[in-house]
Amino acid sequence: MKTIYVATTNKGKIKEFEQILSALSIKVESLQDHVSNMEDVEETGDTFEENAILKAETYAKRHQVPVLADDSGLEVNALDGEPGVYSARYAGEDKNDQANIDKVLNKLKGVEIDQRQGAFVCVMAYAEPGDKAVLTEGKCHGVITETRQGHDGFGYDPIFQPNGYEQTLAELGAQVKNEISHRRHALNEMVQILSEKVKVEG
Ligand SMILES: O=P(O)(O)OP(=O)(O)OP(=O)(O)OC[C@H]1O[C@@H](n2cnc3c(O)ncnc32)[C@H](O)[C@@H]1O
Ligand SMILES: [Mg+2]
Repeated sequence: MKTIYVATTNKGKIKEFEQILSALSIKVESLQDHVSNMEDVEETGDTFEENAILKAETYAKRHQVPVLADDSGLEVNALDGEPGVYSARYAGEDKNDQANIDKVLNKLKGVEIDQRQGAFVCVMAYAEPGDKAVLTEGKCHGVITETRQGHDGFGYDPIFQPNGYEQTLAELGAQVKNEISHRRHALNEMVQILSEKVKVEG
């Protein structure tokens, strides 16, 4: 099978892509390691889908390789779906995980635990140079805790407790997270599509 390049500027995501895909017996490389000048793609879309397509199609065309990219984020019901597509830049353009968490916790101050539901969403896009992207989606439902707990993972992991667990993703660690995460679900579906594609194309 040809090499697929994972295109993301987020170190936490790269690690998860590699761990999940190696468990599914797919070899990938990081696009950042393959090219010397991986410049960020501007995320001008209003939806996860638009931004995932933008990233996958732009990187594939620019670097002439098959690309996997995702656009993901946290949707909090009590905040009408915020931070949503703006998850990385919720508290400002410098993409600061700690400031983003503080903003969510402040907005949810006083909100009871049974009103703190939310979900991580991941829209995965695969594109070959010049072609339209193929999309899959994964979700992980849970609640937003009142304080940070745990140190693993990245982004909002310290304040997200998945349904069925008593700890946050940052406490549960990579092994558990990568079994149940939004990214895992989206990749499972994508791997199925890609293996069908290989059969059809020979
Ligand atoms: O666009 P790329 O280069 O992939 O890197 P990014 O960090 O900007 O990625 P996104 O635009 O998809 O923004 C996603 C943000 O949503 C949050 N997020 C997404 N998946 C997450 C996860 O598994 N755990 C915690 N936070 C997550 C986190 O704040 C990310 O920065
Ligand atoms: Mg981004």
